[in-house]
Amino acid sequence: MGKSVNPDLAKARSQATFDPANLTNYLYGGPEKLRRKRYLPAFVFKELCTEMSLTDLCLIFLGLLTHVSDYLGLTLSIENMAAKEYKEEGFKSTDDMSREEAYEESMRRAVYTNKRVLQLNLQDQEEQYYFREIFVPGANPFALHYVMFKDAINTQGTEDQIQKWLPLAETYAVTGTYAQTELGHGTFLRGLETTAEYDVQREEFILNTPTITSSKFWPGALGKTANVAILNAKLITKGRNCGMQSFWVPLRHLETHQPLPGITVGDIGPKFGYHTSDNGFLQLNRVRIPRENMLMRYSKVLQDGTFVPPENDRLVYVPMTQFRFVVIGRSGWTLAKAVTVATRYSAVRRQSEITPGGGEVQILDFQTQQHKLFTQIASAYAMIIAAKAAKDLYDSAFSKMEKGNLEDLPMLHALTSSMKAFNTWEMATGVEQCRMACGGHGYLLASGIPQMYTDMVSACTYEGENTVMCLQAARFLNKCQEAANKGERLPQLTRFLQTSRLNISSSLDQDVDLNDIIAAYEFRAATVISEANARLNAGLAMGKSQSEAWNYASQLLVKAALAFSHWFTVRALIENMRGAGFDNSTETLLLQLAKLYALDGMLRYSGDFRKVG
Ligand SMILES: CCCCCCCCCC/C=C\CCC/C=C/C(=O)SCCNC(=O)CCNC(=O)[C@H](O)C(C)(C)COP(=O)(O)OP(=O)(O)OC[C@H]1O[C@@H](n2cnc3c(N)ncnc32)[C@H](O)[C@@H]1OP(=O)(O)O
Ligand SMILES: Cc1cc2nc3c(=O)[nH]c(=O)nc-3n(C[C@H](O)[C@H](O)[C@H](O)COP(=O)(O)OP(=O)(O)OC[C@H]3O[C@@H](n4cnc5c(N)ncnc54)[C@H](O)[C@@H]3O)c2cc1C
Repeated sequence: MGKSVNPDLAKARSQATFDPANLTNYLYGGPEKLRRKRYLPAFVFKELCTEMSLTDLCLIFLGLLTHVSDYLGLTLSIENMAAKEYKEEGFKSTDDMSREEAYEESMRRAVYTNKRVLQLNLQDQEEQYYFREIFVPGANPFALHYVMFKDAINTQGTEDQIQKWLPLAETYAVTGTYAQTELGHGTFLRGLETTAEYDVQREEFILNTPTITSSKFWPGALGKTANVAILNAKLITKGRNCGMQSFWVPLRHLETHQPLPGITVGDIGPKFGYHTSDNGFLQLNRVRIPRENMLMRYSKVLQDGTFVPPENDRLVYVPMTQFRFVVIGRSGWTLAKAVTVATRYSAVRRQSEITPGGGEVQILDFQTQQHKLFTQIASAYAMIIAAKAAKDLYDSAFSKMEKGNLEDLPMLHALTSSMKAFNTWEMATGVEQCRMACGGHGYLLASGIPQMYTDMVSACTYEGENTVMCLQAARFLNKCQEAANKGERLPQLTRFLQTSRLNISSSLDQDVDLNDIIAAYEFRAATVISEANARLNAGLAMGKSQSEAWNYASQLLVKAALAFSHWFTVRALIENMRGAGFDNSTETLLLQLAKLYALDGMLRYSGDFRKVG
């Protein structure tokens, strides 16, 4: 039975000047991926929330026959599906639950989806994400397990360690977390206090959190869910501090789930959001693990305690860089969800008159409402498309790194750091704008937008606090500026520092040329980066030390990183919209959207653009 669509919404949709299917296919990577994305959740949702009649089963089976190559296993698994436990209970909203109840409900659903993902043999990460997102809409207690725990094994473990540990993670024989942050330190990794002292007699590491500030604090799943951690600690061997290394540390008994000897672990308490994620604390009281439990892909400790350093001590940071890409990509989709809710609402909400006596209008007819929403639609597209462009750069650099060529690592770190900060800040601002655009109903949890905000705004903090990430990117940009000042060759991504000129052909009474828009953003980024570099050098000229001069210039350095990200985003959006092979009507619309995004950005940062002429 088809759902009846609100006539205002149906009318708005009927006025589209383009075929939405073209866009949807583009965003999801093509019709096949889109079909899978739509099919999987819908199919399992159906198995979950309605009594499965014999007719249903036959229809599903017949429907599946057209895709028998993909779904035969799925069909046959219907009988033994794990959904039975849901038919009685169905879905319960967690909005009215206590934190404990909400965690348990999310855990119930997450365990269910874990089983189904294995039963359906869903290998594709994206498909797993779609599947889980439908059933565990808030923070998933297994989030760290799915992402950073497995990524750390894959990127920091030796082949033997991967062979040994990854199957345990894939089959949920263990449930993991990524424990790095401590009560006393989250940003300054060189300040981490947890130690891993090598005992050469017993060929073991002794893990210890010697002070209250060294307690691991914040890691997701640490509170209740995880029974193993990839834990980062200061390696001490032969009396020498060898820096932060990663270790496989059992936390809880695999049968009883009780903390193991020497382990004190628990939940850190209520948070601003992410209520169904059990972020926890961990104290280690001289806990022993075998030498083989250090992840030794890049650095090693030999039996006699000799430390073999990595070719590059930054490789231990790779799991964070990888996860920053996840955050960069999901930021755009989070904003896309919020602005979809707000735009649909604005099509059906009638409030106030434009023409006295003309009757209440759809609030989407107010220009102010269009400005609030269309700029956010444009921003969502910009972030999603820029994330794809950044990922392409990442994939080519990562494949070189896997062959030992690390030349792109600094650029990769700068790109992920600045884009993670830029996208999450833009997402946070945009989601809040969408919430407010819905008036009182946007303040209802039932709108879905408040939880999007309170959950996802944490991405401005975790995985590298945004200001700190901008400063990290600024290190790279400043080095490039110094090289540009000396006429040296620059990495491809920053060559604009040497070439950017402001030769804008557009005049105000013309329709702005897209190449001029890219040139304006490029010139603005080059100018802000150069200004930050000049302020740093002015600090040095005043007799400040390098670190004092860095602090003296840091506000401009943050701006430089954000201007760089903004340029990268505008360029990616325009170049991808022009080159995506859309039909004329769709391309015209998308380029209009790109202009809206870019011109809105110029208005929001008009100080920068006025200053550079
Ligand atoms: C809205 C979208 C979100 C959706 C998400 C969808 C998935 C949802 C499921 C999951 C949900 C939630 C899970 C949350 C999980 C969170 C996990 C965490 O938070 S893990 C902990 C993260 N912690 C950090 O990121 C710490 C940040 N701090 C650092 O990285 C460092 O301390 C740093 C870089 C700030 C400082 O480093 P250091 O003090 O050592 O010194 P320098 O600054 O001098 O740096 C030295 C040198 O190293 C280079 N460097 C640093 N980092 C890296 C790196 N990662 N890669 C490469 N190179 C690196 C740096 O550039 C310096 O080099 P130089 O040549 O001298 O410039
Ligand atoms: C929801 C959530 C989930 C998390 N999950 C995990 C997890 O699973 N595993 C894990 O290990 N960690 C996790 N974290 C911890 C997270 O990584 C840290 O909170 C983050 O790295 C920031 O560190 P901090 O909290 O110590 O803040 P701080 O670094 O103390 O930042 C506080 C302020 O100091 C400023 N500041 C700090 N250093 C500098 C600097 N060098 N220059 C200028 N300003 C500076 C910052 O900009 C910020 O304004 C999580 C955090 C949250 C909120």
